[in-house]
Amino acid sequence: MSKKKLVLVGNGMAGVRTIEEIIKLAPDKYDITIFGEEPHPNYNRIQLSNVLQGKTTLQGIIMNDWDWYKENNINLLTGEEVLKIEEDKVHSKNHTVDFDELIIATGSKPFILPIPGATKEGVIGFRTIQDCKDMFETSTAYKRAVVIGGGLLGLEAARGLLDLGMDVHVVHLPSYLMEKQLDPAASTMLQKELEQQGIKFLMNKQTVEIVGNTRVEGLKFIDGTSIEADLVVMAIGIVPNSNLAKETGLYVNRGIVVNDFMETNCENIFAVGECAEHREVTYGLVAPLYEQAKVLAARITGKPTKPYEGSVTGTQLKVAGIDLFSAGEILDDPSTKSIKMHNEFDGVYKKILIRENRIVGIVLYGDTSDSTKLFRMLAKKEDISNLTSVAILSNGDGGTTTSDDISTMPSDEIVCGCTVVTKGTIVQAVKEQGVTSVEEVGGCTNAGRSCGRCKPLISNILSHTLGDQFKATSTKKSLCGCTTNSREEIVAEIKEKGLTTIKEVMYVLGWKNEEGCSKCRPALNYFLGMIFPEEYIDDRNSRLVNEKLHANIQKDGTYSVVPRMYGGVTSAQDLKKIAEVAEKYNVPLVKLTGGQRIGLFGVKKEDLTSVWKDLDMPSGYAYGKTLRTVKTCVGSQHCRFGTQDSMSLGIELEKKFERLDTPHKFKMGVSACPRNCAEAGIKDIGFVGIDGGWEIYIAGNGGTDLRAGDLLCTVKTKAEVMEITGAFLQYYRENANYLERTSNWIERVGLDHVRQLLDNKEMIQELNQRLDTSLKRYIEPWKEAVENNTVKETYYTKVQLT
Ligand SMILES: Cc1cc2nc3c(=O)[nH]c(=O)nc-3n(C[C@H](O)[C@H](O)[C@H](O)COP(=O)(O)OP(=O)(O)OC[C@H]3O[C@@H](n4cnc5c(N)ncnc54)[C@H](O)[C@@H]3O)c2cc1C
Ligand SMILES: NC(=O)c1ccc[n+]([C@@H]2O[C@H](COP(=O)([O-])OP(=O)(O)OC[C@H]3O[C@@H](n4cnc5c(N)ncnc54)[C@H](O)[C@@H]3O)[C@@H](O)[C@H]2O)c1
Ligand code: SF4
Ligand code: FES
Repeated sequence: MSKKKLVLVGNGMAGVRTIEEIIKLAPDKYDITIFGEEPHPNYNRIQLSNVLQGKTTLQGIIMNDWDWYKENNINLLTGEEVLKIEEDKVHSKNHTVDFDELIIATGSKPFILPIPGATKEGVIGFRTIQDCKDMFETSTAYKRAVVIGGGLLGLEAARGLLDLGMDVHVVHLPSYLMEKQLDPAASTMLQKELEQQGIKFLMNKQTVEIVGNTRVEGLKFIDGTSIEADLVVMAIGIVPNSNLAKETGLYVNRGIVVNDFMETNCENIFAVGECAEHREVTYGLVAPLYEQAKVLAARITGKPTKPYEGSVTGTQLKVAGIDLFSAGEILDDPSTKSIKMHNEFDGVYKKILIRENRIVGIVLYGDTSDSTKLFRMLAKKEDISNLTSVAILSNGDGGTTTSDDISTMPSDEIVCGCTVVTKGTIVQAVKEQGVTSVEEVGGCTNAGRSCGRCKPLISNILSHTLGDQFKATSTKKSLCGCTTNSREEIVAEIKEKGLTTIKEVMYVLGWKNEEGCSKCRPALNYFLGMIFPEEYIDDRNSRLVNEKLHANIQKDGTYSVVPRMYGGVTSAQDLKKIAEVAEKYNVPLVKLTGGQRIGLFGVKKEDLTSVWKDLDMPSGYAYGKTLRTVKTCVGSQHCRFGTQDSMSLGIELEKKFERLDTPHKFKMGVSACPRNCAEAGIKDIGFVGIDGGWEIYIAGNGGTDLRAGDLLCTVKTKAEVMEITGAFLQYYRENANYLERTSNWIERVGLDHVRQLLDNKEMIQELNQRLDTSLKRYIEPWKEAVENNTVKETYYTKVQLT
């Protein structure tokens, strides 16, 4: 039987994906011809932003190379725009091809403002490899770039142009960026970060004319202002490419109208991708287009398929140093309730919109580690009435997916949003096709081959499924968007090359953003201090804001002051001092904290140094990534059950290890008997007195990542407790990711590994020696602020919180 003739118009992402699916389902059914207007094989359009930002090359974004077409006997006609479709033929300038079935997948065009001057040289869209090449070329001869449109495309283009060395302005019509994806709070954080990276913004600006002779020289705005420009990139949305279909007599509204099986009103013509309009919606992201491709392939090959019923989409911005995710509804309304978390200092904002116990909108900025889980809840309309807000939102600690998360993840949960691949499909590929790396998973299932956001999660699934067989090499996690280097690589380079300052690390390791971002600067400052404790001078301005000020800012802009109370023990004298200070400075709230101390809440910034002076007590570091408190029970001195002296051990521990920088906050607890009144089992390290010694528990957590500590070992003496604590602290300092709590870290490195290591006397000694050297570098910060006028001036008089 002779094969049927299938023609595809549009050699882009949706069309070629449909052909791939058709070949999988019915390899011999068709003679296939593909017309492509562009002169390239199918490439990953999504990655054009990464090409512009120097993260990959044009060659690296080809998805189906020339050989693929040959191997599949596809007649590929590139550089050929289809100009006309007749009943059973398509015509381009040089070719006419017959068809039995025709797929139109012509994508979209950039929307170009219909204003005077819009056709001048130097005015372009951002859609194709050619646009990318134009931007590269322009940047070698010109300096001033203006991007019109502060949406996803405009901001990715702006960042790319900045990377090409241009001076970049973004002109945006509404009052805040990405208004379709973000609410004002998240948008403000985004704008601030992009401004720090060097992009300038002109908001509320409507362009009315592009001026210049043959080439663009500037823009004029409706308010009478103007700006000079050598290059203008229009990124103000897209228009479905449906003219050809319209001329053919197909039913076209905004896009080519299709039913749930991607059929047009003409029996043997189908449409898929951005050019298609399904249930009055046209899409501009790849995930729904791939869903459409699957349904169409099944329909054409006569295989059973569910109808395509539309898609819920989620987006993120591909800009170095920015972590955001958005899906569903964005703005609150009277029918929604929301859970919000806004931590301006760590640059994290999360908003979950809920209607009738179901998530209907997600906006995450600064920490998107929960995006997959939340997106699943949204897409599946899961009833969340049984969940607490804590369970819905994690704590913004940079959240890693643990082995437990993977094992409880449902098999049908979508892992790769771009390609709609589930956990079940990946596990199946591992088990049935023997894949062992993220790249191989991509080859087999396509997961991870578009934006790449899902690669860490794929890596975790592989690691969970394969254990030691997993080839983790291709999935290293970069420290932040400013660099492709992982934490391990950076630490190794600092040691090997003897890099001594943050600037030097960024320069030598080729940071994409020379100022760094709010993620990498504090991390680098920490690494350098940890590696070179004797030489490195702390860069206070690179610290997270609360640490920079040695005080925790409160909701209303005032501060809290929490003095140290070693082991939770105080005295009448200290209590008197605290009472006097509270009265003198009209402190509105005096409260016992969860860590057995007294906090003064609501202190004005200008009073901070005087309050510290009058208190004359050490800082309790209630704001720091360091040892917070050592909680103790009263123990054998007073309690009839006590077998050990918990208070004196707690005081000794706190006195020895206070002020030490750690990857994240670190808490200790000491109970004098297994009744465990000091909750030692949910501390980073906890001690429980038993007859003749102490049990040592590690990696407990009483916060959002609730976790019971693991028994590390049992020791006999206080000296051994101090030694093991020092070794554990130093090993955690040297090996955990920055902002990784011990509870997450131990899940990652494994309890057995740490147990084995701390069973080695020599190792314990070496770790303690390095720790002791580090401990020498710290001074009492409140005392310094009181005594050093420069510090006082810089941080407590003039400083602006930005
Ligand atoms: C810079 C950039 C970044 C993006 N980032 C993301 C992202 O992070 N995530 C995401 O999900 N989506 C992203 N997108 C959108 C995504 O790339 C598109 O949704 C997707 O490419 C659309 O696929 P398509 O096949 O419908 O259209 P296209 O990929 O545009 O393919 C259509 C093809 O048809 C050709 N064609 C048109 N008319 C004719 C004709 N008459 N004859 C012959 N050929 C013709 C065109 O030349 C084109 O090659 C991004 C887009 C851009 C431009
Ligand atoms: N990371 C991603 O997922 C990604 C990246 C790039 C592109 N894309 C897709 O590509 C398509 C095009 O993206 P886009 O950003 O151009 O479209 P968009 O419609 O998402 O955003 C356009 C932006 O331009 C603004 N705007 C409109 N008219 C303006 C004017 N006259 N002056 C100034 N600003 C104006 C709008 O307010 C809007 O914020 C979209 O479908 C998008 O989803 C996605
Ligand atoms: S832990 Fe034991 S010793 Fe300590 S207070 Fe409680 S019961 Fe008493
Ligand atoms: S989520 Fe984009 S490639 Fe997987």
